[in-house]
Amino acid sequence: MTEKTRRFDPSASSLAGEVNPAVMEELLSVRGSIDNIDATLVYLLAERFKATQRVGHLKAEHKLPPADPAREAAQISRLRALAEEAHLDPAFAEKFLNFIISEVIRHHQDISQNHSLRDE
Ligand SMILES: C=C(O[C@@H]1C=C(C(=O)O)C=C[C@H]1O)C(=O)O
Repeated sequence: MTEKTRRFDPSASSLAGEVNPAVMEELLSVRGSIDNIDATLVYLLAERFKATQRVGHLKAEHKLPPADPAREAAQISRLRALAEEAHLDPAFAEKFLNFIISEVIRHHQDISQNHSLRDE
């Protein structure tokens, strides 16, 4: 744990002192789960980007294009179905995946450019 994460105050709230203490207790308890989920999301995203960076280097080495639209279409269709099963809004799941993929493609373009500059 770093100094910054150690300094996180899980009870920080604009509602402090304005809410019934029992309600505040329940709110903080649920927020504890939200904090754990958010931490997990960060770790999951870090692992996903580690994997996509490897794909980016592989594509650059073999002169493959940064984006793979057919792969993306298959992923989006699968994720939408998974979201429906999980009672998550499929439109939100699609938007979220597209947001991540567009960042990955930007990384792949950078990797490809650096790779070509290196070979010049
Ligand atoms: C990671 C890849 O590159 C791009 C990013 C994708 C992703 O983040 O899942 C999927 C397809 C590609 O447009 C890949 O081709 O596998």
